[in-house]
Amino acid sequence: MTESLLAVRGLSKHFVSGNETVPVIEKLTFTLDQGQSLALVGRSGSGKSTLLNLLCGLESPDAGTIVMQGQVFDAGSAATREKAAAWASLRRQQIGVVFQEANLMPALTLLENVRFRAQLAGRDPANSEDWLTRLDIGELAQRYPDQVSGGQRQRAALAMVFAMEPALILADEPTGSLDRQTAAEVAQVLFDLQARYCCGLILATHDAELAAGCQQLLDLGHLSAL
Ligand SMILES: Nc1ncnc2c1ncn2[C@@H]1O[C@H](COP(=O)(O)OP(=O)(O)OP(=O)(O)O)[C@@H](O)[C@H]1O
Repeated sequence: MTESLLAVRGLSKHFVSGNETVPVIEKLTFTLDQGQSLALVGRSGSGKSTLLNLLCGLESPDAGTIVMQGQVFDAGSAATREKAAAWASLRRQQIGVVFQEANLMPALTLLENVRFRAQLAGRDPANSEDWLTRLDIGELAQRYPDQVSGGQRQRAALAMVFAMEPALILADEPTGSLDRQTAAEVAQVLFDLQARYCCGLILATHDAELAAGCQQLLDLGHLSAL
């Protein structure tokens, strides 16, 4: 039986811009089962990045709840030291984040970047080199991020995420900075590994082909909820 990994209930978030209140996410409800993938789509400004930021605790909701592995994150969580610390710990250990531009530390080699992320999540860093090999960049382990291509950096970012053995991966336009062929290759690796290691995946994208690789679709442009 599949278990629910993530449950989002009645989630709302607005921003204030000058005198204007801009509602971005309104009463959003959905669940994601373990091992499932969900594409977040919708026009520019529909709230895809905002939702990812809420899910990893970088933004606080105005209302509603996010529940993952028994931890509840809601409007009051950021203000409560204990709850904020619990969510930060969950994020560090269980939520891997991939952005459009690989967020590697420039002063560390690719291998050191992967090791660092694994250690931060409390995992054994001994497998870090294997992860680079699985991502097809094993021979670049000793290079620094500025000594490899954008596609290779993105593969290293994926190696970092998988080395932390996350329960959930949040990806914001993970192939958006890559040429078409490299984007397709990186997307294939992401989907293959996500399926093999049974992590949840929430992927924000404007790319219909990439979205089609996910099992579910959530269109924030239509404010629909699954
Ligand atoms: N910190 C902030 N302060 C004020 N407004 C914000 C803030 N962050 C986002 N917004 C606004 O919230 C709305 C949603 O932004 P968001 O970045 O989530 O959209 P998106 O769907 O990811 O867009 P894109 O596809 O262009 O990346 C936009 O109108 C944006 O201007």
